[in-house]
This record gives sequence, C-alpha cells and structure tokens, in this order.
Amino acid sequence: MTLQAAQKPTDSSKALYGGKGTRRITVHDIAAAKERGEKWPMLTAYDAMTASVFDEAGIPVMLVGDSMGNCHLGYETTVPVTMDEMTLLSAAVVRGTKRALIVGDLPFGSYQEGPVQALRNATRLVKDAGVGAIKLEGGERSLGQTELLVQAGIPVMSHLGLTPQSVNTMGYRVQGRSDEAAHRLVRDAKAAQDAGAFAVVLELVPAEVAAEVTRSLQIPTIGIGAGPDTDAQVLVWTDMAGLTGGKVPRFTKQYANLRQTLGDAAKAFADDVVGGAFPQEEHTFH
Ligand SMILES: Nc1nc(=O)c2c([nH]1)NC[C@@H]1CN(c3ccc(C(=O)N[C@@H](CCC(=O)O)C(=O)O)cc3)CN21
Ligand SMILES: CC(C)C(=O)C(=O)O
Ligand SMILES: [Mg+2]
Repeated sequence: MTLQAAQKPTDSSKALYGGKGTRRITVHDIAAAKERGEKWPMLTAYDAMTASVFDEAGIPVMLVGDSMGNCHLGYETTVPVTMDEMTLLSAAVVRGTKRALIVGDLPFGSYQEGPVQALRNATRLVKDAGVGAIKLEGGERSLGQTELLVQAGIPVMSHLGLTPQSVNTMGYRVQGRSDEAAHRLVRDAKAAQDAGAFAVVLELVPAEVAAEVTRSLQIPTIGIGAGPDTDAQVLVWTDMAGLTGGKVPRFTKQYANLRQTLGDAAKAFADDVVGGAFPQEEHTFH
C-alpha cells in the first residue's frame, strides 16, 4: 500500500464485502480495493443456486473453478474438465448472481497450445457464459496467453504456486520452498502483472513467500494455503462448507458441516417415507 492510500479515509460504502454497491463488480473495483488496502473473500461456485446464496451473502468474487472436476463432476482431479462443462456451469453461476464478479477457470488443454487457443476458449466463456474474467495457470509459461487475452479485452487472473493442472509433473506439494523457487515465484508474479493480469492466485506457498510476492506487486494477490498476508483469500466452497467427502487440504477451514446436515435431512425424509409420516394432509391435494 502506498503512503497516500494508507492516509486516505476509507469509504466503507464502496467496500467489496459489506459495501452498498448493487451493480456487478468489475476488475476496476478490485484495483480500487487494493488501493484502499481492503482484504476480500472469494469462493468457488459451480451452480446457480449455491452462487445465489453466496451473492446474497455479499461474496464479491466467485471462481467457477476447474475444481468442479473433483468437487462437482466426480472426476479424481481437475485434469479431465472440458470447455463444454466449464461453459455450462459458468453460465449457471452467472445466471444465479447479480453482483459478484464471476471468473471462469480455463481448464487443462484449453490454453496450453498457445495464445490463439487461449483467446478462442476465453472468448467462449465471455460470450456464451457471460463471465467477467478468466483465470489460467502459470506465470512466464502463460505470458503470451495473458497478453493476447488482455489485449482482446478479457481480464485475466493468474494462478501460481501449486497449479493442479500440472499434478502429473508437480504432485500436490508446497511450492516455492527453496530460495530459487521463491525467486521464480516472484518473477512469475511480476511477469503476470506486466502481461496485464489484474490479480494473482498463490496456491500452497510458504506465507513468507506469499507476503513477499504481495509486497512486490501492484495488483492483488489471492491466497489459498498461502498464509495471512495476501490481499484476498479463496477457498473451494465445498471444503469451506464441510460438504467435500474424504480428505481436504490442511489449509481449509470448515465453517459448516453440510455433509452431516444434508445426510441427516435425507435420512429424516427416508424414515418418514418408510414409516408413513410423509406426506401428511398439508402436502396432499384432493
Ligand atoms: N476439494 C478441493 N479443494 C481444493 O483446495 C482443491 C481441489 N479440491 N482441487 C483442485 C485443487 C487441488 N488442491 C490441492 C490438492 C491437494 C493438496 C494437498 O494434499 N496438500 C497437502 C500438503 C502437501 C504438502 O505439505 O506439501 C495437505 O495436507 O494439505 C493441496 C491442494 C487445491 N484445489
Ligand atoms: C483453488 C482455486 C484457486 C482453483 O483454481 C479452483 O478451484 O479450481
Ligand atoms: Mg483451478
């Protein structure tokens, strides 16, 4: 934060979270939040109904993550997710929301061939699904893609550190632990910023490294497993709400236990049907 920004009185009515604004949030609002030194939350969403709940709760930015692969579509990883799946679910999330900036994740194989492929697929998410921005993994390795998209008028969110689309070469390990890897991360982040990215996701990197990247950039950093010093925090919504089955990453905090709640509701319904307690007169037409 610049000294000038620090001394500016904060206008809380403009806040991304808790502010009074009702129109759709844009990347300009994200830049303004960084100027004010405001921290903000981001959640993934994969369907219209859940997205509408988060929109009404005031979540300012939602990511239609390719984590839909393992969290919504039943795949093992994010790798199999297709552009058709991403387009369908992104359109649903856009329809379910009025205020949040919706970011569509470019899935594996939809931008690695080069800038032209990236532009074709990002354009599809903007035109057919209505997203306000797209996200892609990689800093220097995705430079050409980022530049062409920004030139075409599509806001780009970069994603560094653990990039799950590279699970087959990287695994799911903390990134940027060595000095060399930490320097590479700072370089990648600056490259993304110079190419025109409006924000950078930092996934599973040491807190100290995420703090250094955050200090080095003018655009906001969004952490997931990256400690407390990033400008924003993102979680996969099913992890945050306690709906994900099985093991969840240690960086997740569970704010509800939807898996238990939904399972209990299903059992209560089943018990009522089997025992004849549902339907009752008020549920019945004559
Ligand atoms: N449900 C879910 N939550 C996520 O956060 C998430 C996904 N799915 N799918 C896409 C990526 C993959 N992510 C992952 C996957 C595994 C680990 C993991 O196993 N992490 C170890 C730490 C490993 C280490 O210490 O190096 C952990 O115990 O958290 C982390 C992030 C994050 N994303
Ligand atoms: C974890 C976030 C950053 C993501 O890329 C996803 O949900 O796909
Ligand atoms: Mg993703």
